[in-house]
Amino acid sequence: MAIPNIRIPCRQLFIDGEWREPLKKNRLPIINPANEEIIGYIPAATEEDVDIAVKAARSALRREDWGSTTGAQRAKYLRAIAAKVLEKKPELATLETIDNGKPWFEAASDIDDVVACFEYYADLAEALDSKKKTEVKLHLDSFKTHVLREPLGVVGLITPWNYPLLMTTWKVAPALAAGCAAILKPSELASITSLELGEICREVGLPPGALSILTGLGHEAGSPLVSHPDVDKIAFTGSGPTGVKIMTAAAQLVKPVTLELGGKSPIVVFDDIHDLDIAVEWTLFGCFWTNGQICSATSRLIIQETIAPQFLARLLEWTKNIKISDPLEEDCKLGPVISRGQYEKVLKLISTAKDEGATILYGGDRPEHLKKGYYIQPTIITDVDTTMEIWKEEVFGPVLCVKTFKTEEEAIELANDTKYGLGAAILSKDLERCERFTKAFQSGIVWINCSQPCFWQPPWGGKKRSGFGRELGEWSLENYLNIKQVTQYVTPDEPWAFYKSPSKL
Ligand SMILES: NC(=O)C1=CN([C@@H]2O[C@H](COP(=O)(O)OP(=O)(O)OC[C@H]3O[C@@H](n4cnc5c(N)ncnc54)[C@H](O)[C@@H]3O)[C@@H](O)[C@H]2O)C=CC1
Ligand code: BAL
Ligand code: NA
Repeated sequence: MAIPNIRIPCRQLFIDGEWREPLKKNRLPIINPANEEIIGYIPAATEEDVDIAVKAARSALRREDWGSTTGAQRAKYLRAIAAKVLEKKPELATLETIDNGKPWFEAASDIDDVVACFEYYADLAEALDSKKKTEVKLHLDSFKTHVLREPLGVVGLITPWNYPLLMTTWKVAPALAAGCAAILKPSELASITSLELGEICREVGLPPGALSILTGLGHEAGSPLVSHPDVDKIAFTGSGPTGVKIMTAAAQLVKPVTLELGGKSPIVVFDDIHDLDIAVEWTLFGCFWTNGQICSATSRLIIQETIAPQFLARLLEWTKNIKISDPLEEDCKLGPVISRGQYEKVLKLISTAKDEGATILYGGDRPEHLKKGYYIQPTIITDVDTTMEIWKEEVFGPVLCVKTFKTEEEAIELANDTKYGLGAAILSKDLERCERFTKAFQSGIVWINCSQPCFWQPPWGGKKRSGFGRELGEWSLENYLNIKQVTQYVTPDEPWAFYKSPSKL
């Protein structure tokens, strides 16, 4: 597919089905991380805009055209959105690349996942119609009970920049499928494609207020959404510290949250792997894909001592072969990280590792041939010990740290030696061993003989400080539903006879 040249659309906030200027008229620059240039501006919402969007969402829930829809009717909107996204795939992939820095072909594959995800939740919305009322058997005949699965209400969706439109979709598609009215606050570092989703919703005639999109800063636009008394739930993906702030603010209103936070996931490699090159490639992909900015990146390689020398030698050869370039170049495999702040943060973590006594086996700096842009070489760090920051803290950049092990017990101890618990991978021919590790890993996701493949049907989420709640699959739909018990007294002409009846009137 040809990579199109493109103009950055100039958008406003998407509220109540139309484009509206933010009340304070503020805008934020859009920066292309490949050349550090300002390529446009996004509107910056504040508390006042949040309030208008919440009122529009409430009104959508009260109106017939959204609040009384069946799942099958909502499925039509979701399929229409999917079709439009597919039609605009080349433009959307290009916008994603120049906003986020990920290689164009990765962005294009994200857009395919966006389409699939909207279609998948269209199917689940349809299926919800037959499941929205279910009987519950009781032990008494004088009562009967059923359970309703209703839209939860107005939901706030706060998303990160690493998979901008895809992370938006992971939340928007199930929220709309469930019949909620959603307010999306994308990351200020990569908002373009989420705003384009607003245009798509307008084109397909999604009822006003069903989805509003408020771009802006976390503390100006995200925080008021979390604290708004008329928002029923917050679904968040992003950093741990922001997750803590969101949970703390939501707790004041006893507002439910789902949190998908960071990780420091292990990839455990045994000496009985099927093939050295295949294992090396999964190790690279597990950490360097998406320019290393993946919450589930398997960024701690735990390698059996017996094969460590040849594995690392081969890992180095493969790493040197990774093409680092402008992400719009056709066979680019590693682009820049998202921002100046992220670039500095990653380089600082590398230099601290060096100061703490680790060895930078490869990379660790800006590639020589790229003078501008937030580029960092794929970096492999050895001689790491478990007290080092590089072992403990999420980097969110193309940095892999390595430790060796002798026994299974040692490997599992190292794998679980983290405050996080998102993903974990094991590469070994011995499937019984893989089974033992699957049980022992303290994580929400396990990969066997691979790392990172992510599909929309299974659940996604973590434990420990990687957060809680599950996205994707049918689990995500549950996040946006209220389970209502309805109990009926089926013999209303018979007295309950709990109190002593006074004499008859
Ligand atoms: N788990 C993941 O998928 C991600 C993890 N990260 C990690 O987080 C670090 C910082 O990246 P940031 O972009 O600053 O992440 P962040 O967690 O601050 O931002 C994520 C989203 O939360 C919003 N936000 C920020 N403060 C908020 C608040 N007080 N109330 C409500 N919403 C708020 C942001 O505007 C953005 O939409 C990265 O270096 C990386 O380590 C970043 C992005 C994704
Ligand atoms: N495919 C991984 C999604 C994430 O990093 O959040
Ligand atoms: Na950007």
